[in-house]
Amino acid sequence: MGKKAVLLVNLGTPDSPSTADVRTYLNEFLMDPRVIDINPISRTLLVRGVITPFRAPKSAKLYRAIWDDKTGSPLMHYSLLQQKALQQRLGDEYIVELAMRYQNPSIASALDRLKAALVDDIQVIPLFPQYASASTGSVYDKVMELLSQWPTKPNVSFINSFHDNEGMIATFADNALKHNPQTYDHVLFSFHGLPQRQLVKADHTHLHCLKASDCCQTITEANKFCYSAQSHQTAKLIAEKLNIPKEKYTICFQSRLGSDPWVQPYTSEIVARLAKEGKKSLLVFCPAFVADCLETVYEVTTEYGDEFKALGGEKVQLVESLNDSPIWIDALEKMVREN
Ligand SMILES: C=CC1=C(C)c2cc3[nH]c(cc4nc(cc5[nH]c(cc1n2)c(C)c5CCC(=O)O)C(CCC(=O)O)=C4C)c(C)c3C=C
Ligand SMILES: [Fe+2]
Ligand SMILES: [Fe+2]
Repeated sequence: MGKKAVLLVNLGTPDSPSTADVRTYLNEFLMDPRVIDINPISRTLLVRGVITPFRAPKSAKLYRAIWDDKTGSPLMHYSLLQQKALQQRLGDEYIVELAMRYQNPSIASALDRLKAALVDDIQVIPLFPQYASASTGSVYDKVMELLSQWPTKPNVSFINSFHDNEGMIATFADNALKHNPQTYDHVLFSFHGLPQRQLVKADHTHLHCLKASDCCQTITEANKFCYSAQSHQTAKLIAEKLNIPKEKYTICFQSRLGSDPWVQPYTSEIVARLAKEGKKSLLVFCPAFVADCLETVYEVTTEYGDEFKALGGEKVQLVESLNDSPIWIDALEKMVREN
């Protein structure tokens, strides 16, 4: 019998925090038509002519602030730990490969290794709990594009989303317990943002998304692939698990890019509002990320932390991501064995 494989795919990170490597990373990432979903000429002008030249030196500075001398980028460090831990759990029955959608290790190199190992079954797990065309959808595209060149196709399956996965919810709840969640004035569930037009595209009925202010409160046939609706569901499940009452938490979206409207409310505005209301301490979950990364370590702890304190707040505490928590590795193992 041939071997089975699991291909874990996260977003990717620059090879180093140098401006040149950050530029290469941003160009590959933002030229993806699923990320900047506008016509190709406008995308090239916008990304190569405006966003990357201005953003690369600024982002490189941020990456330098989070880069560890020994382990490099946190996203890469925790992704490698996840791969290693899952491989140990699954044993010889499976080969577990790690790839990044952008930069290295590339999906192409991981698939080459699986081809050489003569695998006949590949489970692809895009490491994004909530489905978005710009993340999960893009991983599907890349894997299928590369597999289209294989003379013989293996069995291939994809995990579309795991926004309500019991083990994922339990890991975030467990990580929060270390910080005594009940002692904070307010709790934020801050998800990575997405342009609003990408949410609307995921509504096959064209009747639901953003037509009412509460369109994301429950998952229906119309919004089952909606990143925002899935994010609301994840947050509700974590809050329920920790008995955090509705009035004590807010769901919000960070990391906006450009001037188009993104999914709201924006985390920066909520942080400012809570400080003005006199809240002193915030506990922040970032449940769109399976591994701590620039967006959690820097954006939440440093940027929102500084913003909150400048307006009178005292403490912003990040709940660490899933990283290599044994409960999360249990959940990944279960996902693979039950798929
Ligand atoms: C959670 C899944 C993600 C979605 C959906 C997503 C969409 C998305 N992102 C950008 C622009 C940027 N994102 C950046 C960093 C970044 N994004 C994700 C995940 C999702 N992005 C992660 C895990 C990271 C961190 C990577 C790391 O190395 O730690 C960046 C780069 C950093 C910076 O310059 O600020 C940009 C740019 C867009 C435009 C988008 C959807 C349209
Ligand atoms: Fe992003
Ligand atoms: Fe919605």
